[in-house]
Amino acid sequence: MSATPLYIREVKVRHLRCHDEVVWQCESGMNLIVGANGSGKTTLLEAVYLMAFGRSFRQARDPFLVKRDSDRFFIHGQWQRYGPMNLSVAGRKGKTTLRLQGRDVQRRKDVSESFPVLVEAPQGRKIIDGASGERRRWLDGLIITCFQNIATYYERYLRAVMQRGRLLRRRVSSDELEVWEQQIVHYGMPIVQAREKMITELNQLLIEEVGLTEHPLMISMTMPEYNQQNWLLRLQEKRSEDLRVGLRYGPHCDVVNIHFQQREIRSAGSRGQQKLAAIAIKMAECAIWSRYRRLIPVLLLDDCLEALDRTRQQRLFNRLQNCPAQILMTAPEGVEIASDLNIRIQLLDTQGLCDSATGSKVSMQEDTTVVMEEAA
Ligand SMILES: Nc1ncnc2c1ncn2[C@@H]1O[C@H](COP(=O)(O)OP(=O)(O)OP(=O)(O)O)[C@@H](O)[C@H]1O
Repeated sequence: MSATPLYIREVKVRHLRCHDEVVWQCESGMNLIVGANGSGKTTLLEAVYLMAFGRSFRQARDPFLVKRDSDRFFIHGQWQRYGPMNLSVAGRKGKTTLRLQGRDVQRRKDVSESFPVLVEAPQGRKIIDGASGERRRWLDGLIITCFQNIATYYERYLRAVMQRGRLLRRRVSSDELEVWEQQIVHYGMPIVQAREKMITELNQLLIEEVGLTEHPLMISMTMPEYNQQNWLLRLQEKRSEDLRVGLRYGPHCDVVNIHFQQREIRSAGSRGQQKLAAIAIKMAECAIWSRYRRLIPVLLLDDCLEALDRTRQQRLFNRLQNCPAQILMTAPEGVEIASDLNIRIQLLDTQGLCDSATGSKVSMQEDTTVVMEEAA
């Protein structure tokens, strides 16, 4: 069974950051917004992300989303997911409310899993330049999305780790501790196995991205060789050490690295290499979503040409052209885009968006405001 591409037909934004009212109509393939610094390009990608996650990718609780001197913002999107779907977001004072098909969303996870959106943005590139815990969280997010039961195992594993810590402090009997130590191993083992499987698959996909990155990227996990018996033994033998310093052994401590030419890309990669690596990882992630969830996510690439020379810009566009996902991206004014590329380019200025090919503008209809406010 082939995967279905998710895409957005239209985004309407009102009172979000610098925007008064903007309507953005998108194609199912590549879409590029070009504009001056500070014109609000990233904000439009942020609007798409807000619909899927209810929060920004720049900062989890952003107090500046509402336009200065306004009291709330609205976003309304027409999506295509098997059939047409409407998603809207209203926000005020750091709080957001999501609505799907006009109904309040109770569990945000349901929306982010049904409307997958992957973002690569200079403000939020934690996979490459963040701490190890960021990469671990990213990897675990992916295994939770793809493999059944992992979320439950994760929850139970962490509960067992905490409970053992509490009991160690209360100096309870060895038997009591052993119950929780067995649980740690029981729930920890499938997490380790799922991570190993996911890393193998991601690395195979990253080899296919070598045309983009020049040298293959490699994701690796620095961890002990887990084995049920040794793990349990280790937990039993190191109780007093764990009581002093906490449990520093297990999937919650393992380190995820991304290597490029045998070195860690976060310290050894150039800015351009890091940019391409981050996009290649999004491509691999996209393929994993198609494989396991049969849905092709929408890709948001902010400042997509950042730090890339002309050859690499061309290489990136050639790669994106062959990607089955809808791609929404931004670039600053002055970029030159080859005319043979099948890409919808829209220029953003204080008057809103204007199609670069036809020069036509799209403005918000009177009734839209009402619909958006009602949706919110
Ligand atoms: N709450 C707010 N009210 C009004 N304006 C805001 C608010 N928050 C941010 N801004 C302004 O909105 C704009 C947001 O810009 P955004 O980051 O979307 O621009 P951009 O076109 O992506 O810029 P760049 O090319 O520099 O990355 C900036 O000019 C910023 O100063």
